[in-house]
Amino acid sequence: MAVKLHFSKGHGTGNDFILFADPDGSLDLTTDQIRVLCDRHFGIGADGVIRAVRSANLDAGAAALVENPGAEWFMDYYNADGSVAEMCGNGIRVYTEFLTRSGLAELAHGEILAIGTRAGVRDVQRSALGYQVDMGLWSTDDDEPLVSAKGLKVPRPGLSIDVGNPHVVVALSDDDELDGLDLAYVPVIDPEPVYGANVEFVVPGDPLIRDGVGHISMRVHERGVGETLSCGTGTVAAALAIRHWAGDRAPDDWRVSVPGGTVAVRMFPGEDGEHASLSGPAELVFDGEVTLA
Ligand SMILES: N[C@@H](CCC[C@H](N)C(=O)O)C(=O)O
Repeated sequence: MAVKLHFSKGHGTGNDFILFADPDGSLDLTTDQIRVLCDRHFGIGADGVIRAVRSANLDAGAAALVENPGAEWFMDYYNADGSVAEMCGNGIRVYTEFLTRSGLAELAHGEILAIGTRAGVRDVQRSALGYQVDMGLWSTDDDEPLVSAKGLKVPRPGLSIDVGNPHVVVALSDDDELDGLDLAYVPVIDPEPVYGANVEFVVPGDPLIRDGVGHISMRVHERGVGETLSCGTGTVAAALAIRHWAGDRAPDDWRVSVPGGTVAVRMFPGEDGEHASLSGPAELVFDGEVTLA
């Protein structure tokens, strides 16, 4: 049966999404429908699709992840190839803008909106850059996989970091090496992660630290998408990796520049361990209606 979908198109530093409201959890899009929506030639075009569903109306599998009953809304996130992702750092800001602009949620300055994701509940608040998200706990893996990519002369070791979803961060020597990458080709990670990974190529700023803030340039190849103009969880992984490599004197405040703009990452102590926050813009650019076969 054909489905008529009212949607909004939005982005956070050029990482773009199609968002739609399904408060009752009655619209279950197929993988093919998501792929068509995200296709930049045959559809609307986006890096991902976000369904706004009330946590109370989630199916049992996803509901098990919403441990905080205060998270009224769940971010049901799909990559452009139709695969699900646990978390999206840019998407959750755009999702918050979508919820508040549509009147589905309220968020005054200084207040917190808890949002359910497959990685657990994330707290979002308004910030000078747009929105700030508490991205929760993170973890690294001691094994260093080797990453090959078109444009790299030799494979490079990467650092595996989980920030709710999986990342491998690879340090390059300078901007020329970063610009020379051809990310139309999928980077190969050896050994291959079971559930795949997003791969961030990073160049430390020169100087790395200015006025107590660390600076990084980054390009990313996203799992389930390809090269994107930005990846919020990826910028958090990049800042954590560079801080790890830089040692004791590295700061907790970072600015990460991606092709679509700049976001801010900060590490801070939480009650259960160190958390990272991500701040950046969220824009809704148009609304529309599409009929899906
Ligand atoms: N663009 C996102 C990450 C989206 C999910 C990712 N492709 C995955 O599969 O983990 C971000 O801003 O974090």
